[in-house]
Amino acid sequence: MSSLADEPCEACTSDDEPLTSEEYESYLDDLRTDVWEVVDDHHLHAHYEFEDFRDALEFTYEIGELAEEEWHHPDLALAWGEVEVEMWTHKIDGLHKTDFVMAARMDRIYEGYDPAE
Ligand SMILES: C[C@H](O)[C@H](O)[C@H]1CNC2=NC(N)=NC(=O)C2=N1
Repeated sequence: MSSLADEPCEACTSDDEPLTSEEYESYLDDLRTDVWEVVDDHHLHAHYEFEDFRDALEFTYEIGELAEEEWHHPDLALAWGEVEVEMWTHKIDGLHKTDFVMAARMDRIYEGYDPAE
């Protein structure tokens, strides 16, 4: 589905500047609009829904494994039938392309859990 999910996660350095809304706007085209929003031009927020707690737990674990593989980590909140995600690049205290790549990868993983599918 999303070409962004096929892109590599770029290593970011503290010299990188956070993306402006003009710079990140096009990346949103590759993310689920029913899931993701940008908050204060600073971070991405997602609300994923699941059949039950176990699906939410297993999704959370998969996201954790992805984060370890890419060495880029979201904040995760797990509840019955729900997972909240906050994704930004701490090193630059803002948004980097890698945050959008990670979000697209999460959407791809979610395809296997989406109760609406
Ligand atoms: C030491 C530092 O935490 C590491 O370089 C990585 C780990 N995972 C990370 N994850 C996120 N979201 N932002 C970072 O800046 C980041 N840095």
